Amino acid sequence: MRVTTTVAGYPRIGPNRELKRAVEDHWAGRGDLEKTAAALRRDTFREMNGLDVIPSNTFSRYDHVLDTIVMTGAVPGRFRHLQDPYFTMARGADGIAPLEMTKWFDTNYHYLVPEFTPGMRLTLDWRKPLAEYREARELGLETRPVLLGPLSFQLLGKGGWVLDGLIEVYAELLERLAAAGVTEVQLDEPVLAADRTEPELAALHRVYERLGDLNSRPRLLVSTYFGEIGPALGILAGTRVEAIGLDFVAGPGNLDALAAVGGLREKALVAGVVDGRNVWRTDMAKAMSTCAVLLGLCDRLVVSTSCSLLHVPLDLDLETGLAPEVRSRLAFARQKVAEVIAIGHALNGGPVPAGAAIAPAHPREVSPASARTPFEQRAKAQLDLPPLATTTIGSFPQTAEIRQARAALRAGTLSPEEYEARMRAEIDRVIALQEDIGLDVLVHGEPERNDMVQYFAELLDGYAATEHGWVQSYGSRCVRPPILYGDITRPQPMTVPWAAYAQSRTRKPVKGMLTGPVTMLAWSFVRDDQPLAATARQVARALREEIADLEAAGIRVIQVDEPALRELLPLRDDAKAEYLTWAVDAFRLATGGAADGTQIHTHMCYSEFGEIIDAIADLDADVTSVEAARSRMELLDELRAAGYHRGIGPGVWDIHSPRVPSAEELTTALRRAVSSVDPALLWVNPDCGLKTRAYPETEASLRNMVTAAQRVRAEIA
Ligand SMILES: CN1c2c(nc(N)[nH]c2=O)NC[C@@H]1CNc1ccc(C(=O)N[C@@H](CCC(=O)N[C@@H](CCC(=O)N[C@@H](CCC(=O)O)C(=O)O)C(=O)O)C(=O)O)cc1
Ligand SMILES: N[C@@H](CCS)C(=O)O
Ligand SMILES: [Zn+2]
Repeated sequence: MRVTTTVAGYPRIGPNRELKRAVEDHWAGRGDLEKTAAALRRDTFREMNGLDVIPSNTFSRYDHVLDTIVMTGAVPGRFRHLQDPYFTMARGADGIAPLEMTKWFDTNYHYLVPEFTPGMRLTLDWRKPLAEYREARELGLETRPVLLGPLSFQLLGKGGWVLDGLIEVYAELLERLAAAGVTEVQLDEPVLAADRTEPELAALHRVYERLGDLNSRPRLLVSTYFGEIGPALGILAGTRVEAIGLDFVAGPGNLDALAAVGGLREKALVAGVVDGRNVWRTDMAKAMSTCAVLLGLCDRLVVSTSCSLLHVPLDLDLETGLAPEVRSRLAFARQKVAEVIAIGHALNGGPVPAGAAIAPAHPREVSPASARTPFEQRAKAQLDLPPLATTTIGSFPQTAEIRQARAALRAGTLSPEEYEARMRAEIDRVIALQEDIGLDVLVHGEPERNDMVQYFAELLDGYAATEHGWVQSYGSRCVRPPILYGDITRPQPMTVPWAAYAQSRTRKPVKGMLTGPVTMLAWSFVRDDQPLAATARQVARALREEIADLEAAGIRVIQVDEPALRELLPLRDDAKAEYLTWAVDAFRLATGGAADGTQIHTHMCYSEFGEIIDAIADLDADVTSVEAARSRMELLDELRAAGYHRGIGPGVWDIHSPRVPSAEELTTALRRAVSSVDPALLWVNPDCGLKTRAYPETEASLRNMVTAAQRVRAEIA
């Protein structure tokens, strides 16, 4: 059998974030977005040349789930009067709320949540997949359009069951694509890597029976990733789809599952053996031996990536500053395409590719820590604050001046002294503003941080940072996940000078600001030669040292952010408890050394808290601030039911929108909160940091927030 090669998807943003700039220019009424987008797609097709089958329709102006909303006509009513609702669905407009945004499985990519209504009218708009297929064909390349599968699209949305309508839209699409010459289509069904109910599995069967039975259609590849396929394998194997994609990196058990169904006969197996989620070079010996086993379990083998390469940076060759011993262990998207091709050649009789430089494994164990004294006791030693104490989550707007100063520092045109002076001036401004507004617990505003994870990674040993390793986080926003490659240690304090400076400028308490161990891992590329739990403990130990230094510098309130606590929750139920145990342990190791008198805050956003509510209680923080502006205040009751009776700050203002909430609506929200939380334990804060906001709406909203807190304080006095 001749083995062939492909990848599941590719980055869209371009080597220098061309897409970000073009999209943001387009919003500002400048430039030619379509021209930039077409150039990026052309480059992408060319870069994948060498693979036997190249995917198309992997590009998106904002988000592939949003593209699917347009493609199926599932545009909610409030956008339907718009001529081109695409970016309004993503960002909202005056009086029109945007679609909700949430995490794409356990990644740091965010998608827009489809809103379905029962009986919703769905109509096919097939322009995008067709145009991208034709674009590639003009370059002489025959491609496989990639689509989000109907079941995943349905299950990722909210509001209603429209699957039967969706199936018919996809059926029409497949027929039209076939008529346009498309020979194969990839339908992504990542929801199959999570536990699925019997009715959902029955729906899977219905979808692929119907699509498989179409008279005139391309070959169908149903692709799963981010874990093990479970019982869906038997179902898909029984349909007429021609190929099944399995992830052998995040789902090693897929090998046994495949053997258990007797292998795939008369279907192709698209085997994800090159990690699409992490940046390590592939262990070629391991990949080759996996493929050798797979060759005995299928009639046609296609070597591929475990998932789309959307989640890794584009090109390692752009990096000039990485230490050779780190760099030699890495592969980004371009390099991963080459790895897939090399494995394919080797399986077809070519030379066996050189193995990855294996990481030296020397796990450095860190002992667990003892618990703090009980909350009721330690709270007496903590700051005396008014009921409904007001604060913010940490960052203030990252202005163009701040970003430009940092860019100038990097370029060497601004001295470190001048940079520090500018950041201090910014802290002065932010402290003075907070005093003027009348907030109770102040922050320094985080101006010196390029990102809440990267900033710490750059100061810890064992971490490497990239210069150009951008990965899309949502829409036009990108991050450069740092690379955690070795043992983590803290050579020197990371935040103390900034926090101490801020505290020196005010008599009000200044809250120190750290990023927690789970979030440090979730938003980084992490070594895979030891359990995540062991790596988390190393990060926690470094944070514990930082907390001790902050205390010594006179900081009495310290926030340890864990917005990604929910994100690393395993997709399958049977692995969740073990994860939550080590995640909570790591947080407690980080914070457990704090003195009784130090008030430990934590903050979480981007979370559906349901499954982690007990874990939030177990963190044993003195104050927990959560995103609640959109999910109303139900969370307060849920937390109390989980035994949480410490400080709580339900975010009262949704910072993801520039809209200024009025003092009246904030007052109403706080009245509701005091009806279920002891006012002494209730904190008043926005639902996340303000770094993506601008000053006018920040200041107006904070003033309204403080006014509302004062009103409700007076009412309960
Ligand atoms: C809270 N969120 C975060 C996640 N992951 C993280 N690692 N960090 C997070 O904060 N995941 C969940 C959410 C996702 N949300 C966001 C929100 C905002 C951004 C964002 O704004 N990203 C910025 C880049 C941030 C950064 O790295 N800044 C650097 C470099 C700035 C820059 O581009 N400089 C220019 C020159 C200056 C200029 O002209 O402006 C340049 O280098 O060319 C810094 O401040 O130094 C973005 O622009 O996308 C991401 C995720
Ligand atoms: N302290 C951070 C938390 C974001 S989740 C901030 O305020 O931006
Ligand atoms: Zn947040």
